[in-house]
Amino acid sequence: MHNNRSNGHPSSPTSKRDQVDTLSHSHRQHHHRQPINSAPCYYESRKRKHIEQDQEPDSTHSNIRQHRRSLTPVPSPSQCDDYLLKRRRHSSQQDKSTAGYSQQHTSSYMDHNSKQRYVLVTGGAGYIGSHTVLELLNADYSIVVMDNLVNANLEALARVEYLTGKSIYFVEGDITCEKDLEKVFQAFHFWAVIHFAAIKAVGESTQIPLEYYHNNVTGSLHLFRVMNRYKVKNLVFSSSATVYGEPDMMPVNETASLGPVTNPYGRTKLFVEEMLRDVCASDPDWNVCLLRFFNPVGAHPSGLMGECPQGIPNNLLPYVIRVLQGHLPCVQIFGSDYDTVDGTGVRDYIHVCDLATGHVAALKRLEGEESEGKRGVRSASSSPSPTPQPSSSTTTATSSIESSPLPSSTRSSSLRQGGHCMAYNLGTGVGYSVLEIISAMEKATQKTIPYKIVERRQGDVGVCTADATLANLELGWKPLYSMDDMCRDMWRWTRRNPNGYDGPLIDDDD
Ligand SMILES: O=c1ccn([C@@H]2O[C@H](COP(=O)(O)OP(=O)(O)O[C@H]3O[C@H](CO)[C@H](O)[C@H](O)[C@H]3O)[C@@H](O)[C@H]2O)c(=O)[nH]1
Repeated sequence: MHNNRSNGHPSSPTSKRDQVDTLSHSHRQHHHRQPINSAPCYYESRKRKHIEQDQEPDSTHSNIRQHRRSLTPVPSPSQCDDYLLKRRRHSSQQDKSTAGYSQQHTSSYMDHNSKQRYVLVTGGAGYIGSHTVLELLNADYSIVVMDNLVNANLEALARVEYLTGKSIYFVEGDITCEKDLEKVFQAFHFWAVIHFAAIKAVGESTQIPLEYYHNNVTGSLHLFRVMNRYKVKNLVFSSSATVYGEPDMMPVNETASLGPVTNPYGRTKLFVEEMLRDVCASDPDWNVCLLRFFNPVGAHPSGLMGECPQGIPNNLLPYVIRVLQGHLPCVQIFGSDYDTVDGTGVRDYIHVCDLATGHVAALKRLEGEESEGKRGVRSASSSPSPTPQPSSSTTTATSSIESSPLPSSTRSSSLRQGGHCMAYNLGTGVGYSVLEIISAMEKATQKTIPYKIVERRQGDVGVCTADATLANLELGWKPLYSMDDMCRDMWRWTRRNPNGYDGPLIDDDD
């Protein structure tokens, strides 16, 4: 049953062969590994620790730490081995505790080009945020990341810089503090914001709902107010399929009714969507893309970036990974009596790199809207703008943003709520059952995954899959990665980073 999870096995020791200590000094300050069976309210303890560390006599929030991050550009980086080699060389030249980036990245970022237009990515050091920052850099956008590092890691950004050979401006700050936001908006000239910063554990949100409303709703409100003040009115918002509640159609498209949502986390996403629809209705200068994610999984194919769930994972694939690592005894399948192919729950899993290119496509769309607006051609009916051609990039994933066929679907215009607020599903349209996922992971890992069927999890629906036609038509986006890719990449990331970004990087070939 559900409760058995707290009896998981302790972590097994990690192989030490070919290790490189990838922790910078600043990482050590912020990232204290939690035991695998830590208390459920992970967010609260993490946040408390964070505030204690940051407290200074005068103010808790005024000390935004500013980092100008830059790594030696690497010509065509994509291999873990190459990364390890460089880090080893780097470590041998420096004291181990500062191997990597820390010293050269703590200087002020105020040397940035003040004429340059930047995109602000809130929560850009997190799982989906960091993969998106990578694709944005590949598409030649100039990026500032703001993150409170409560559930994120600077090492992710260091690896993004390594993989792209480009630099990121990083600001440590919290969206719940308007002063933090003001400082960033004063320092940089933004033309758009991609807003990921949020806390996202469904179960936890039922235990500490006020924290969820404060972070996700109040934080978003502060952000939008500051954006409004600085006249930055292009926004891509990370929403979730959870806003559909129990969908009244399957696969679900963007015309489906919203809610009722069964948990506080989901409601925060719905409330922020509603807020944005109101903002857009009140001011036609706002351009907003709401991206409704289905089930994000996978990791960067390099094996250098991936997800680091804290404590015992709630989501299926991170849980399966912990079982494969020997940290948990077996996967518990929540119900086998749904009306699905084998009775287990079916979901639309999407590779995190596909989600990332979805954000790039949405940003390009906003850019198109913006230049149309400047040329004075935007009309109230606002037929979809041409999606610009993707910049030439060496990564496979960016190729999923195609030249848009310039549709003017009636469906899309009926979805425009307010002036320029568009919602898009990001999913593959293909559903996999829990048993199919387990078998795909077994194939990818060549290991047997023990499981047992337990009763249904409260609040689960049998099937949830996306109709992502609109994102394809209007954003020119389509997902590229298969389930086999998702499993392979997750496993590669896990083998090379058994303790996520907080542990050593292992030189483990496929
Ligand atoms: O240990 C587990 C975990 C999950 N499942 C099953 O696996 C499927 C996927 O469950 P996840 O918890 O991985 O994902 P959910 O579909 O429940 O929820 C996720 O997708 C939603 C949108 O569809 C929201 O975005 C939500 O925040 C996000 O966690 C479900 O059928 C679930 O019952 C198990 O059998 N055992």
